[in-house]
Amino acid sequence: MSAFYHRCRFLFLPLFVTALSLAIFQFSQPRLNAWHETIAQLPFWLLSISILIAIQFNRSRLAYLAALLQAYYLFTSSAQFTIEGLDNYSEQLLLGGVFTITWFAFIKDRGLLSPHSLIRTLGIILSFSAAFGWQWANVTFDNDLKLYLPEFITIEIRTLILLSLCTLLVFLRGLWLSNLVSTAIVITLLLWGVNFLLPNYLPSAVSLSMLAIIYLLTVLADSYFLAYRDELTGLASRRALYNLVLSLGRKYTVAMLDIDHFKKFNDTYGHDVGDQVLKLVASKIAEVTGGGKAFRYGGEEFTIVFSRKDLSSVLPHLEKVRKEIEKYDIVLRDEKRKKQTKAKRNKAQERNSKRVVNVTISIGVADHQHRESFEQTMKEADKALYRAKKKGRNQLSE
Ligand SMILES: Nc1nc2c(ncn2[C@@H]2O[C@H](COP(=O)(O)OP(=O)(O)OP(=O)(O)O)[C@@H](O)[C@H]2O)c(=O)[nH]1
Repeated sequence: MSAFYHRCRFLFLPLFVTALSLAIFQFSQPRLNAWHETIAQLPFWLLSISILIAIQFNRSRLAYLAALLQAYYLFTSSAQFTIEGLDNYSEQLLLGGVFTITWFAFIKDRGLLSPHSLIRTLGIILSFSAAFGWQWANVTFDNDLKLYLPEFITIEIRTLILLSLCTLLVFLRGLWLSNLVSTAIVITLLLWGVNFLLPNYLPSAVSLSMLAIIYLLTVLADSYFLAYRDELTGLASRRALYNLVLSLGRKYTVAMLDIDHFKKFNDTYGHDVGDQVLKLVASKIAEVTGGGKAFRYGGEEFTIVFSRKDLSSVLPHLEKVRKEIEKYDIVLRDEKRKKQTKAKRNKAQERNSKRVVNVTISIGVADHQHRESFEQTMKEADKALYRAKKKGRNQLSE
């Protein structure tokens, strides 16, 4: 999967869907007014469920954020606080939330029952204290600051600059990581901002319910990827293969692919280099044409399933994969590179410019026969793979 495609899938698509949902909500708002009472109750239920699910799946940052949003909604939906209390502190709340979210964008998920919880709790308290401190200093030293800053940089502009900086940091971090949890954090920041800066655009019951749903979807989708994706190569895993089998019809073709002499390769270059090569070979296999779906079956073995295709129609596509890998000059990265000084790195680069390796693969392919189970078809493909190896490797056998 290219980096751009990955970003589109895990960052831009969720952002687009959120923006679309907001637009649809605006459009249908008049009709939703009749549901006002029910909508007002939604955040309590949805946020509570998302806290429990996030804890269960060890997504501690989402659990903390959901708990903070729950606390915020509890206070703001209570008339006593809204009218006299919290309204006066809305800027500090906005800023405190933004500081917390920005900090969360840069830390990792940790177990909730660990010493890290204490640090997280202290961090949240610090974020809100910093927000109160900023607001106090911004107002108190306004006259002094005016002597040094241009006139148009007012108290509000200074706060806005700070908010924009935090937003930029969180967005860049989201872009860098491009995973669902960091995207959920980017969306939290955006909706938190909208909630305070454009209060009439979206009732907080709706924005908080949306966030709770986003957290739930994030945890579920993340767990799905954990279960069905191979961590090293990013390809679909063997479990995903057996999931696909459930939806296969009668006509399909299975190919088994195996890297040639990989043991020797590992022995010569080391296991880490072997991992790099596995990753790169997998990326080539994933590009298979003709409607094939690639899986890492295990170790250095891969499977491609062509649904609704017979043997003769898939052969050119498999041959193309074999040839692509045969002519692929794999440039090895130096794992220690990050720790090296610039001078050492240049020397290493010189040496590494020669670190180009090549591997080949053998492929066995079989199509599904009447009354045959998937396992039997795979066995036939495996036998064909064995024949390809016997014929001298770097071959495609039926
Ligand atoms: N680096 C790395 N090596 C792996 C991984 N999984 C399996 N291997 C190695 O792949 C090698 C497979 O070796 P064999 O099954 O003997 O076959 P081969 O050396 O590829 O030889 P042929 O298949 O006969 O061409 C073993 O050395 C495994 O340790 C992995 O995730 N990373």
